[in-house]
Amino acid sequence: MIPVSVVTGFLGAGKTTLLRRVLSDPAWADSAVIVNEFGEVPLDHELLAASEEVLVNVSTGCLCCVVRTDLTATLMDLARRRATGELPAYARVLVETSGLADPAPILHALMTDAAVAETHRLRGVVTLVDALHGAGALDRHPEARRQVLLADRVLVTKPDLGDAAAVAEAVQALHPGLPLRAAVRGAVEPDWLFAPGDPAPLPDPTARHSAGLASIVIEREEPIPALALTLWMQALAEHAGTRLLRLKGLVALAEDPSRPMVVHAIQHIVHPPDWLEHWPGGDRRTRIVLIGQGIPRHFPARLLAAIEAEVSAALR
Ligand SMILES: Nc1nc2c(ncn2[C@@H]2O[C@H](COP(=O)(O)OP(=O)(O)OP(=O)(O)O)[C@@H](O)[C@H]2O)c(=O)[nH]1
Repeated sequence: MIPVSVVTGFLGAGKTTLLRRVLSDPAWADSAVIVNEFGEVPLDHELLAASEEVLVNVSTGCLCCVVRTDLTATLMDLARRRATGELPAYARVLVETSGLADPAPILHALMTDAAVAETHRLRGVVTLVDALHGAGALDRHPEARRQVLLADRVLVTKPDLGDAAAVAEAVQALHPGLPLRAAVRGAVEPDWLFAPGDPAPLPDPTARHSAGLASIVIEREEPIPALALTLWMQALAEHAGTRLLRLKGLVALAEDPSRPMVVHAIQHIVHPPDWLEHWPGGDRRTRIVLIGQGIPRHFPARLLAAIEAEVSAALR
């Protein structure tokens, strides 16, 4: 039986950061990871793949909507290739859900699909709640509440940025007695995170997204000047406010297009950028995904074009 753990948490809660950390631990490097993202351009698997020689499989589209075929088919395909020796004998599967996923249909599929149930065992659900935005997400988004209700364990992330104790209290109010820890950038023992849990059977496998959410993708060949990128992210975050649920991307900067800059924003907070050593998968285009509520589809790209024009005029 192959153990499967589900890692969930609202948009930008720190799931990829946690998984990168877990996979960098030699005792956990033999994990197969299935990443799911809401958006047309998968970025998380690029970030994970760039950091580690791990097995990453992506199901695009929202896992909770297509889960019965997608997740179960992916799990079984991996298991078949593991059995034939085509893949290394990974010790477990970690499933990173989309930030907007209601975990119920995912767990339901894992527990009810006959082939999966014969070969896999659900270990538990780890839910990440962000100390900075978590309380707001729990207030506003039913998906975030479901993620806590269905959790076996909660990890409060970003305690360096927000009030971890207040978020822990909000979580406990929703789901009393839930084991909970706080950690910066996933610095927590994987043994605690992925200890066996006991997920209750789930009566309601139907998932619903909050209305009006859309993902907007920006893809570009031309590198972007650092100044234009900074001004654009600030303008977007300030203008869109809480309507900008998430922005993340790999960016080719005009100043150094040889390696990608990783950008993140969650609502109006723009995280400090990070760099990857090299472009994952050979694709050197800038790819940015935004998930917004009621942000006009063309607005982000037009704003970027306008700011770039201003910047290049100013530098001329
Ligand atoms: N300061 C601080 N930043 C963090 C911490 N954990 C994650 N981050 C940052 O938060 C941003 C989002 O982290 P991710 O790991 O991409 O979050 P995610 O949950 O995978 O995001 P989605 O896949 O979009 O839902 C990145 O800029 C991280 O570097 C933390 O504990 N402290």
